[in-house]
Amino acid sequence: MDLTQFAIPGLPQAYYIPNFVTEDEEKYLIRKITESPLPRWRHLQNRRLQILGGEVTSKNVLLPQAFPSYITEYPDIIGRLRPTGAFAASPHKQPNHIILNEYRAGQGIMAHEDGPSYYPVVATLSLGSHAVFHYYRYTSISVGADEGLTSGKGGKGRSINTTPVMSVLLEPRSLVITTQELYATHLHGIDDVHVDTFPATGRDPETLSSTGIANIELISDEVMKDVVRGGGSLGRETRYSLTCRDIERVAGHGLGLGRR
Ligand SMILES: O=C(O)CCC(=O)C(=O)O
Ligand SMILES: [Fe+2]
Repeated sequence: MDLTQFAIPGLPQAYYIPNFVTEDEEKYLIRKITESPLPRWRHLQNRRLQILGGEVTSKNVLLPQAFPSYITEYPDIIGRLRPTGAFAASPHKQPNHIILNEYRAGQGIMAHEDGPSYYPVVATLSLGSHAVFHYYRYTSISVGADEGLTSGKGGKGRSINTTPVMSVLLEPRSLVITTQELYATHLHGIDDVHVDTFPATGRDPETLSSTGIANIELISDEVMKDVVRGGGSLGRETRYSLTCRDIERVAGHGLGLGRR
């Protein structure tokens, strides 16, 4: 697969692939996810999630567990990721850890950085709803904590410029692949809104990539594309995201932590 056709303009090493799964596969995946036993869910303040592939210890070691069959058999997300080459240079050549997030309309995720245990490639499959993913930078000069968002761990209270430097519209069924540079230099987040609105005016095509939706030309749904281009709103529904990563250190692989 030639990933360059899916490159997101203006973002370093970031790719957006619409319709990575079909509508039938999406329905099947959502059914399997919503049918999973309740104890699998972990409840956070503003969303719930499941960890697939095993827990990661505080020392960043994966305690591996088998993926559910909807990841490895049908629709075989792992197998389908292979030809993208996203994980070709990663330690295990494929993801071994997936965080499955559920966001109801009105729920999001605060701007944050991901932990250091991951090889710096993340492939995210979105199901059930779109979301607008924002990328933020820290302010270069530290201003007072009251003048901007401050991040929790990792950022150590550095303030964040609350205006996103870049945004990406994630359609349902799309895959977004982000790699090293973006991951290391930016924070990312999703607003906790019921509706995403896009302004009707002031969209200069020249500056769109720096102020608007960077993947506009890669969006496959014409209605969504028109709304992003011409202004309007998109209502959120329940969204599931599968964030696929490769954890370098795996228990039982010569780390003296015993085999499973
Ligand atoms: O739901 C998403 O697309 C993003 C989730 C995320 O950033 C994370 O789990 O670290
Ligand atoms: Fe994240």
